[in-house]
Amino acid sequence: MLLCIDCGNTNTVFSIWDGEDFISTWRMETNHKRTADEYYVWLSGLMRLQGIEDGINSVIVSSTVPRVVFNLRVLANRYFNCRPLVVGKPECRLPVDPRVDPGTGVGPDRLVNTVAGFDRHGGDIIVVDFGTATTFDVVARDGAYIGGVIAPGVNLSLEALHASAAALPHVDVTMPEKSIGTNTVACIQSGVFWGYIGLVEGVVRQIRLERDRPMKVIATGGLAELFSQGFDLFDSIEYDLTMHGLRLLHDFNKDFPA
Ligand SMILES: Nc1ncnc2c1ncn2[C@@H]1O[C@H](COP(=O)(O)OP(=O)(O)O)[C@@H](O)[C@H]1O
Ligand SMILES: CC(C)(COP(=O)(O)O)[C@@H](O)C(=O)NCCC(=O)O
Ligand SMILES: [K+]
Repeated sequence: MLLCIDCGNTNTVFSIWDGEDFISTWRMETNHKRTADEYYVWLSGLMRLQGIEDGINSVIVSSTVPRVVFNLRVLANRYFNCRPLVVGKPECRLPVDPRVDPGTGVGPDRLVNTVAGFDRHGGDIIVVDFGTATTFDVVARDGAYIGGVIAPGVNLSLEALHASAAALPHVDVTMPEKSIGTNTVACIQSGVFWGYIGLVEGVVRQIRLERDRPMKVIATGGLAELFSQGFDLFDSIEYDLTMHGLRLLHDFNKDFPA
């Protein structure tokens, strides 16, 4: 069985696959100080609950936080007796090389989203991932990642307002009833919600103009749902996109010698 690990700046998601069959997924807060032993205590308890005692013999990792990779490597070596495949490292091949400026270190999560989006929808798509940052990944007709957009994430924007403006409280993101807020909380919610709707619409419009062709928009990340209610922003929402991409990349790399 395969263990896929997607480490974002906020959360780390684990999922287990038996061939092409999805078995289970679990999520923990990202913390670069967590040791391999701590990961395993947590993971083995959840695996046991799921009736998985052993059988993991491959691990693939995508991490936007470089510092956690060391302990995830130790986890794979010590407890699953394998060398993990790490997205973004030379030993992890991609079906098509990214076409970006030389020396650019593309976020591995974005490369994985690109692979998954291309597998499900073909090329000429934009993948929007609502994570710590909101990323737009543009996929060319041949499946290559050709660049995109990085914007501050929704919760990050809310936290920044609270952190930098003495009189602004912490507010949770939600769709406000009206655009004109009549109290501070409603004003902040409106700014972030409608601001984000405008951001997504504007960025997608601009990318389509630049590419001069129709492009489907695929959304992923926990907050995708919030921005889809009643709006025509996305052609599809796929919460499992990154995990699907990790499994595909693992299978793709099986065909190459280590
Ligand atoms: N369903 C949801 N509702 C509200 N907030 C969410 C939901 N899912 C994720 N979040 C929040 O969105 C932000 C990004 O989460 P996540 O997608 O896990 O980011 P990353 O991949 O960067 O670690 C976090 O602040 C998280 O708490
Ligand atoms: C843009 C990101 C911070 C998004 O990370 P996330 O929100 O998933 O934690 C990450 O993909 C990253 O660090 N990228 C490196 C620069 C780039 O992709 O061009
Ligand atoms: K992510």
